[in-house]
Amino acid sequence: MSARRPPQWPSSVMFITSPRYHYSVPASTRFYLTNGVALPIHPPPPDLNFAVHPVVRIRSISHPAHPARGQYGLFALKKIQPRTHIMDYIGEVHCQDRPNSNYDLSLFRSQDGVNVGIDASVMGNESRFVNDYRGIQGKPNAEFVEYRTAAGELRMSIWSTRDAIKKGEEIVVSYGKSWWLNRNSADPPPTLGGVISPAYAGYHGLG
Ligand SMILES: C[S@@+](CC[C@H](N)C(=O)[O-])C[C@H]1O[C@@H](n2cnc3c(N)ncnc32)[C@H](O)[C@@H]1O
Repeated sequence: MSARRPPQWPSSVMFITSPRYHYSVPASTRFYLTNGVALPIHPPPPDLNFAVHPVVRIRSISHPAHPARGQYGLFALKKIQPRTHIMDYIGEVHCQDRPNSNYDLSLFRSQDGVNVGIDASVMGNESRFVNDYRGIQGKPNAEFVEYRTAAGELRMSIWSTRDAIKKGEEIVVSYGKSWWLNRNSADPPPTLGGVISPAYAGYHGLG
């Protein structure tokens, strides 16, 4: 079998389907995160032969009124039922400050102050392309949900909300106001109130 990457996957980013643990994660934290399950250490072996996700696609965004135009987003290839587990947010699990990453999500904060993040800037899956709803839709149609896999590994997943996601619709979550307020990036923050540009309202990226 030949190696398969999702369509539009950037060549500079490693495509992975399970988390990689950075050396900055202390052994005790890692034990908590994995429930004692033995997992690969960083740097990981190359991953080959992945299946392309059956329900989501990465699309480039060209609509002039989209706040992330010129970038990519995650879109529903087919209708997604309400309250459905779409995929896990996969990346490098770490305990560092990474204020310059646009792909770093908080996974866990321990009582003794250890912050664990999932950073998909250099490795990840399609979920790294999920945009924040602000300026795109009136509310998120998906949300982050923490859970443990059957093997006991703590993960962050993306679920549809109580409404179905239409075929062709962009899948958008809320990063949270603090994500936008704490960023060092030069990117302009979207309207934190979630106002959609009238020029973009009603547009669905695959149309
Ligand atoms: C996790 S990435 C999402 C995928 C990104 N659009 C891409 O093509 O790689 C987060 C970045 O996407 C952009 N972004 C996400 N949601 C946005 C929004 N509602 N308005 C403007 N930019 C957004 C910002 O540049 C942000 O730093």
